[in-house]
Amino acid sequence: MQDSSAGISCRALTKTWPGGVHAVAGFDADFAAGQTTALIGPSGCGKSTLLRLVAGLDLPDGGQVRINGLDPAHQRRRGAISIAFQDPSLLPWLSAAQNVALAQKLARQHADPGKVAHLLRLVGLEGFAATRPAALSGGMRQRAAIARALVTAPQVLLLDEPFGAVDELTRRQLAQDLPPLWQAQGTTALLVTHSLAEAVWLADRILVLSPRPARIIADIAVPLPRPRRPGLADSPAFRRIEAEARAALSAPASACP
Ligand SMILES: Nc1ncnc2c1ncn2[C@@H]1O[C@H](COP(=O)(O)OP(=O)(O)OP(=O)(O)O)[C@@H](O)[C@H]1O
Repeated sequence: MQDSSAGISCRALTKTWPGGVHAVAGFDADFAAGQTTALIGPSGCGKSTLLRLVAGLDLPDGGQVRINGLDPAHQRRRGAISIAFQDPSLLPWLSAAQNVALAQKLARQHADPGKVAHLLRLVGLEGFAATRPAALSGGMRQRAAIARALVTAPQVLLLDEPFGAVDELTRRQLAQDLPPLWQAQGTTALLVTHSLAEAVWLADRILVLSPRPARIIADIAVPLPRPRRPGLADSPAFRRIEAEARAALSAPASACP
């Protein structure tokens, strides 16, 4: 496990893709250590771009990201950041278990087959540890990628629509089982989702983003008890937060600063 959790700061972040697409312009936000934040916003508004900048996978044209005061690419290289994107990039010649175990090796952690097996069990891949990615379904590959992201107990966890290809029942199970794991280890998590209910369920805070370029149009606290219990999603408090996020999301783009 990493020694501590890490806060994230984004200052005046700007990213214009080739072709002149302004994905992010002057984005400012701080993410407290150990908190889980959901980013929601219209398709193409720049959410994935933001995650890639926070991960240090792409460089901003202006502004900066700091993770515990340090450069994100440096933090990623030392294994402090884990990422699970929509399109899981598993190594095709390794089994599911070997893909997960490789993350520990790359983060220079001791091999821990018990932890690998535990995570595969948690994501419902117990019987598929020896299976290679080509023989897994899309949803199974996504779950293997989530296990791989969690196995190093990262300081920062970036999830881009992590349950996108996962069936509804499994999705609920994962949403129940996984957050307590990363929250217990103090991980700072940023996740992109298109589901408002999922955002409220998973997060401590929801940032609603404007159409491109991504700007914050609502910053909503989610002060619901943890661990989330079945039935919570039917509670008035849950519904109120979901309605607040929906209203912000459907506000006319002209309301954006
Ligand atoms: N590598 C790239 N090269 C050029 N343009 C890009 C690149 N990545 C993203 N874009 C553009 O930047 C804009 C924002 O894309 P991004 O993927 O960040 O949005 P998003 O909010 O995550 O979308 P979605 O919710 O549909 O996944 C889009 O117009 C997209 O076409």
